[in-house]
Amino acid sequence: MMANAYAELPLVMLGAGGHAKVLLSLIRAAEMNVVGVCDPVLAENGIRKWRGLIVLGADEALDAINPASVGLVNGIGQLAASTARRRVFERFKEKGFSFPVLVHPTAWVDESTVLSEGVQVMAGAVIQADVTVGLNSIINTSASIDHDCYLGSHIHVAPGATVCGHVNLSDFVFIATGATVIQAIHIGESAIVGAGATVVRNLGPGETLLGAAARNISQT
Ligand SMILES: CC(=O)SCCNC(=O)CCNC(=O)[C@H](O)C(C)(C)COP(=O)(O)OP(=O)(O)OC[C@H]1O[C@@H](n2cnc3c(N)ncnc32)[C@H](O)[C@@H]1OP(=O)(O)O
Repeated sequence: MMANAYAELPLVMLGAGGHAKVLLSLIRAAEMNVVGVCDPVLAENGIRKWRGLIVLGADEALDAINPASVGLVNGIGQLAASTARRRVFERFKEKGFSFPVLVHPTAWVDESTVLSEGVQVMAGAVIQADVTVGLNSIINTSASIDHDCYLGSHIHVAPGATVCGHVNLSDFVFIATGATVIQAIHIGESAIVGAGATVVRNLGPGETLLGAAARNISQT
């Protein structure tokens, strides 16, 4: 696995929703050091602690922090076609902050895998040999990415989805929960694969695939 240049920095969580909660659990399981959370809703409501973390304020609280002194955790989740997570990543990269790779201790990530900045690999996920995962992508709970896949930036493979070998997912692709992508498929930029779908043909940019109807193709 790629060396995680920022892994030793104290972490600051961005956001306090469901994805952030699961990431906090990952961080604690990995015994990493997290020093606070930035969240506009907590700050507006005067809440000072969130799940044991100090609320540093809204995102503006980071203006007072040297970008080289902390690593950020993108706690914004990624649903189909939403851009909030990507915008947060790009905004803070422009300000000079870094986003360490996070891998839950129960995930299996082969040593030949390349995980780019900000990738988050959640509990029970499996990433096999010679896979590359682009910036700010999520491999969610119990998802499986098999050998020789190339996954672009800002993609999300949702819980329990299976991506077989030699698959290429372009940037911003969303593979919903429980979907299966068979081997050697190419999925175009921003395409969406719906929950439970089985992908057996290439999918073009921006296309959405739904349904998993099985049919008997044997000779009668
Ligand atoms: C930790 C976490 O929780 S991470 C989040 C994990 N969640 C997911 O992975 C689920 C992501 N969502 C999906 O997969 C959705 O099916 C989407 C995004 C692909 C489609 O959602 P929408 O565009 O909102 O579609 P919408 O709900 O309006 O449904 C449109 C039609 O498609 C059907 N449909 C929607 N999803 C599916 C599906 N996965 N399979 C089959 N049919 C579907 C609906 O029944 C509806 O049919 P109708 O018009 O005949 O009534």
